[in-house]
Amino acid sequence: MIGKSIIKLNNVDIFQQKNKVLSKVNLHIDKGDFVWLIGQTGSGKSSLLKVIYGDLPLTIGDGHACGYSLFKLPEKDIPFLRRKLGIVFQDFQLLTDRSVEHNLQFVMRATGWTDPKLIADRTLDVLEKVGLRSKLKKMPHELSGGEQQRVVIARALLNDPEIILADEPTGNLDPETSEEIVLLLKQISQAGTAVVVATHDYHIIRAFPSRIIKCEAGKVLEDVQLAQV
Ligand SMILES: Nc1ncnc2c1ncn2[C@@H]1O[C@H](COP(=O)(O)OP(=O)(O)OP(=O)(O)O)[C@@H](O)[C@H]1O
Repeated sequence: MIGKSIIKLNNVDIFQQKNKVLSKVNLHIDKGDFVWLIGQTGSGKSSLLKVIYGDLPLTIGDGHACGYSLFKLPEKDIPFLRRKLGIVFQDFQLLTDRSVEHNLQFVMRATGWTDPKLIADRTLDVLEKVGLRSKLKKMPHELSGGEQQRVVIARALLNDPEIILADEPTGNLDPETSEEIVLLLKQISQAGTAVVVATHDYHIIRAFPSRIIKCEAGKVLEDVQLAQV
């Protein structure tokens, strides 16, 4: 890793199939940063996040995420990169047929955890962090939208990631619940995990001023001023 950068992209071109979506992207994100990622529909926000988590290949330019070189990242390294990244989407994507506890433990077993005591302790630990320790045994449908999104954030924290990438994490939530989720993500960043949140919600950006990155006209603008939003 270079210095304390968690993400570093230099002159990266980003493609969806053969179409160039973003060109000459330069981006750096450091430990504990909280960054808003904005831009119109189709401007390339999700594509940018996908390059960072290894879902779109980086074939032009140079990039690093969590100590991994993204340039032609071998397929076998992708699961290891993903353990250092927590990913949170708009639709909660919890497994609906099992409890909160078993949702979390499913992911832990899939990522190499075997010791039952450590698994049980970590489950409680991440639920504590998101304020949902008492919901351990609940099924997803017994939780509110905001609570389900908190479980998704707890799941993203399981492997103690260096960064959380959140793509429209409040897209399905009411304004008050959205603010609670953003506050939680802010607290996570203050504890040292970088957080990137892609959003269309300008109200929430104004409520929680922070660094802003914008996808616009095929470019990524770093450090946009709130007044320009
Ligand atoms: N799987 C795909 N195959 C081909 N083109 C795609 C694919 N996904 C996205 N695109 C195209 O790439 C461009 C960027 O899309 P992307 O989803 O990154 O934008 P976005 O800013 O995240 O949009 P939104 O705010 O609507 O989520 C768009 O023109 C889109 O149509």
